Amino acid sequence: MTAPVPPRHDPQSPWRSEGVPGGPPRPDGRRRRGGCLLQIAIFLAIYIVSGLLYNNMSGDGTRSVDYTAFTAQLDANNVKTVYSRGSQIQGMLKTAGKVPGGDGATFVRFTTYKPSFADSGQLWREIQQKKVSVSASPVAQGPGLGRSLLVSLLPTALLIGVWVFVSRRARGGLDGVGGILGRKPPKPVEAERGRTTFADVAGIDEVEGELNDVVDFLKRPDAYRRMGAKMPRGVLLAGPPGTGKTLLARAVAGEAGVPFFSASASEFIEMIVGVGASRVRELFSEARKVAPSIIFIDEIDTIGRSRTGSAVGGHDEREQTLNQILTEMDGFSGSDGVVVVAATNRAEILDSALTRPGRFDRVVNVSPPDRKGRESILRIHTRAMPLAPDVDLAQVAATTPGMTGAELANLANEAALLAVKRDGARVTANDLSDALEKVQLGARRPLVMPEEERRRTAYHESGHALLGMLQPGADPVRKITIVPRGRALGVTLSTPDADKYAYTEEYLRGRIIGALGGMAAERVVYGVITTGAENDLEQVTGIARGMVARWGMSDRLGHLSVLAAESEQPYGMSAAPHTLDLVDGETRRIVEECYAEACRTLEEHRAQLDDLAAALLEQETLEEAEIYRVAGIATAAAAAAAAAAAKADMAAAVGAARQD
Ligand SMILES: Nc1ncnc2c1ncn2[C@@H]1O[C@H](COP(=O)(O)OP(=O)(O)OP(=O)(O)O)[C@@H](O)[C@H]1O
Ligand SMILES: [Zn+2]
Repeated sequence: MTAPVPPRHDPQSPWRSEGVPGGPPRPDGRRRRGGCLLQIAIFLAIYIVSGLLYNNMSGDGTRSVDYTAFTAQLDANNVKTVYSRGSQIQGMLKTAGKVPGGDGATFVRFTTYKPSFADSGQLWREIQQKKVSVSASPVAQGPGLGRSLLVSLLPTALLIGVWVFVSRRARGGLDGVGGILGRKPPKPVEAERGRTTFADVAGIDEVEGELNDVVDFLKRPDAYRRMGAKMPRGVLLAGPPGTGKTLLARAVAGEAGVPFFSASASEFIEMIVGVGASRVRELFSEARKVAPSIIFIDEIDTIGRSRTGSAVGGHDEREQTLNQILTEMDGFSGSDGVVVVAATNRAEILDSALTRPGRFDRVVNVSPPDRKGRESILRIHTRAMPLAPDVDLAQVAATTPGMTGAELANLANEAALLAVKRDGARVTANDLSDALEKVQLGARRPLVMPEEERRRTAYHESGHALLGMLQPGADPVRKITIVPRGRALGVTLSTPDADKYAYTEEYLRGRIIGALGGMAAERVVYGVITTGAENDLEQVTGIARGMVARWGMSDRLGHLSVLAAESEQPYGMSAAPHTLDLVDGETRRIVEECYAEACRTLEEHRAQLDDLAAALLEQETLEEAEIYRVAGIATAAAAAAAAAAAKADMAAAVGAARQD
């Protein structure tokens, strides 16, 4: 594929319905931000103009004056007519009078209120005495009641007008006259040409696997309906930017051959309150019309972040939009055949309302690719390029750890551009390495981890894994990776075979030793430790404190529960400083013992540690079977099988012996 990496968010229309005629695509998001500023500017202008208008009209019309200003004019015999209703007094002067303290401003028509403590009788006598005519109808004829009503309603009317105008534009898209005159319902991306399929996605096979049943459901929703099976309504794709979440969603639609609707959540909340929700309603209703179909909502965290967190701006709108999405999803009968796929870079900040069953209850993690994955992504993105024979994509993949699919696509494209610039016939290895240099220079963060750091990470993770495998009764190690994800440079994953509800002291110690394994490995191999173990230590401290203060696993403290489970706050009664000192001391003792044990074990098994680290450096990600094979340790399952086999052999031998 030679096409440049498409902008992350096709800004063509709020619905990003590629293939639908519209205005020229914006090169970036600037115009929309500009549009937003424009809206604000229009609002301000209207406020100012209508304010001026209002003041002007009442300036040469009726002015509201103090009661004392009125009586002063009356005393000066300058009042021509008055009209009164309730405590309100309107009137007209004979000649323009000065507004007290009004910087020389004058008035003819006025309105004022008679304070309740003023003497009506006296006022009436004076009016009669000065021969002021008392009108039976309002005297402030200038603007008149109708006109003043108009004036006071004008700003509101204008605001409503602008609101309607802007919201029409918002719904209709920002693409020219069509968008202004009428709204354009969301349209799906055209189904026929250039469909994206799983063949366009590489390096994230597990994720494809997890999405397969969604594809199947979309292909034949009737079969599911007949069986009364409920399908997930929402799938949440969580992972760092550029890992192919959008691509995946599109591929699911492509595989299933269903219409694909796409919107970015941030587009909803740039609108005025209420518009986001109505656009959500509209989007879902269009998608239902052509169901089965997929709605893709990018950046769901912009509206779906936890509501307890502090919110800055657009709060109401966000809430309303989010609620509307949730309502629409709740409204699905399950056989509607609309699957909502949402993407986020930050799943951890999402409101739990979103991940509740029946909503985005399926969370699929999308991680940056490992070496093999990078190679196949490069293969996809160089598919359409004439490659010189000296190009070794496997080697390029090996030198680009940490790069995401989007970055690799960009790399391939840069190489092709360089080849064109030098009028080459093919893309060469040189083009690729020049492109890599260019891409890295332009990147805000180093895309490639220094080799030394990778090595250290490989040892750190191997330390976790090896100790995990060596602890009797510990959870099996499932996966180790040194592909950075989030803030972690590497990850070691162990999960139990079955849910555990109670833990033995031995198991907990094993967990602590495993968690200290990263630090211990750095100590054993390098003699120093780095800051990379912060999370590990948090975990370790938590477990050790729990053992001492909650689960009665320290002899010195005895079978006391000193800490309340959730808060880690001492129970009132046991809060004696002496007791807390004891808790700290015992926690420290357990951790130090475990750390010593971790270091000792790793020194003893140094060869296995080296083997694991080397395999990790080479492959970046190791799966369970591979891990145990490299370390030369039987998996728990294999060990059980071997034991069973040995027993059978023994029985057979015994049997054979008997026969003899
Ligand atoms: N796994 C992959 N296989 C092939 N191409 C990929 C892969 N991941 C990313 N790409 C390329 O990178 C481009 C951008 O990826 P995409 O927009 O899907 O990432 P994203 O995870 O949705 O990013 P964001 O979180 O910024 O929206 C894709 O169009 C594709 O060309
Ligand atoms: Zn660690």
